Amino acid sequence: MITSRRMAAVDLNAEALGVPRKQLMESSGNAVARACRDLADPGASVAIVAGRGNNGGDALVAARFLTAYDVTVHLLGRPETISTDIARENWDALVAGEADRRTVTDSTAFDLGDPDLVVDAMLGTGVTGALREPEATAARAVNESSAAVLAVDVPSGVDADTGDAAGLAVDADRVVTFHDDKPGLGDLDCEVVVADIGIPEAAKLFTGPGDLLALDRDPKSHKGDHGDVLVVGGGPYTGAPALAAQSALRAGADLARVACPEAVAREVQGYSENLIVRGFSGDRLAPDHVPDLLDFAADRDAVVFGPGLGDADESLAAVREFLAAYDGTAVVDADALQIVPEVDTEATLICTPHQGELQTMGGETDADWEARSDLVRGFAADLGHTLLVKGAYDVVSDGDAVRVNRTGNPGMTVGGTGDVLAGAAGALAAVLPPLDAAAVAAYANGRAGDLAAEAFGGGLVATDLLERLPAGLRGDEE
Ligand SMILES: NC(=O)C1=CN([C@@H]2O[C@H](COP(=O)(O)OP(=O)(O)OC[C@H]3O[C@@H](n4cnc5c(N)ncnc54)[C@H](O)[C@@H]3O)[C@@H](O)[C@H]2O)[C@@H](O)CC1
Ligand SMILES: [K+]
Repeated sequence: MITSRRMAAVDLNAEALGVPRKQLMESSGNAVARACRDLADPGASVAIVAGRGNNGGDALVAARFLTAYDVTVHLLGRPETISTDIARENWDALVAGEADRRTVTDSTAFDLGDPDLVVDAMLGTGVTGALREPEATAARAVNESSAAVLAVDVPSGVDADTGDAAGLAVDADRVVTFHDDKPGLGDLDCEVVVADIGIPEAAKLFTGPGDLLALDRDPKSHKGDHGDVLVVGGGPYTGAPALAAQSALRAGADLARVACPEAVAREVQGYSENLIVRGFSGDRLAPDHVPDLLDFAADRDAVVFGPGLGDADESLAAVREFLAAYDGTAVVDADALQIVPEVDTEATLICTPHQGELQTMGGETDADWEARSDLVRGFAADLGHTLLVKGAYDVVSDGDAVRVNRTGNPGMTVGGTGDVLAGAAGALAAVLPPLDAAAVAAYANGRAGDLAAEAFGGGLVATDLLERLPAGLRGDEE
């Protein structure tokens, strides 16, 4: 089952892997033609009703494959208004091949004829709102016709994610849907066939530019919509919490706060005037601080727990008490990780161990990333939290889905890059579901590292990543 949002991401990842959308459209059209052959014998008349998007484009391809049939293509709207290049190229190919075709510019003149089979390719996952003209008239004509109706991807007018229609929708006998079943198709009263269109498995498994689509920022959003992130850390180390908090800002958080021991608060603040630093008494985190920290954390969108915290017994006891009582979203990193398996918490956690820390947590690892992926998935399911296990291939799992990240380079073994990753994951966890937040953080952090390596080679340092994180989070070419 795949949502249309995730499908769009996978589609873009496929493109980055060298399988462009036009190629997928060719496979989709081929699958549509195969479904037509199942439903009608050679020589039968087939009316293809095509919209101006890629759903229509799929059927324009099918027209080319249906040489043994009497095919008429009805394009809804003027050819100049076809909304994608690849659909237009397939229309142009039909025109050049002198295929039997009509353009419907006046819905009152729409004539479906009396076909044996109708291919409904008006609208797919790009539908918004109720059917407009000439689609509405065409849908009525299709529903009134006695022909068998094959819908492309989804019956036109139906939302592929919910199965709902905002009014009129095509009543199909069969749907040929692409790549994977869609959540909204299950409740429809028609047969659903899933066609493999050659999307590489890697486009789903490996993070890629498509994963960044999850980040679409709403241009109308206000300060505060993009996250108020709290980093709890510092004590023995001061750079780590400052890096994590600055990274949260670079990853799009509106506010980044650091709660750290008073003894190091000035030093942490000294790293950046962009941080809001609050000191708690003493020189390391202790259970006494937890009630205040919980209060402070309650108004934040996400907490990053652990950078620079150290592993003093009283600090770890404080982590235990905090997590037991906290019910928000947190990224857990560094020494705080070892506490996660033993606490019962309502919190939504993203844990970011490297492989050594994973083993300290009780998880198993393997040199082979595929075997490691299975182990990480199983351990995430046991924990009931999302894991981002760092390595040459980062493995992300929420216990169900797995994403593997291949960006990054050996230069990133330098100190502090893990703090940058944790901070970015915190900012993203404020706006995305945990699996997406972890996957996008790993992808963008690795891209930032790759950009830093271009500039500094093996001499890159963690602050170089901070500067490049915004580029890592944009769809820019490396
Ligand atoms: N990986 C993928 O996502 C793939 C998608 N493919 C096809 O691409 C389709 C999605 O293509 P698009 O994103 O171009 O979207 P659609 O082709 O579903 O619809 C877009 C067009 O419909 C118009 N439109 C939207 N709502 C309307 C309404 N209520 N009344 C009338 N017109 C309306 C838009 O102005 C636009 O011209 C999928 O359903 C599938 O058929 C395939 O080609 C292969 C791969
Ligand atoms: K359709």
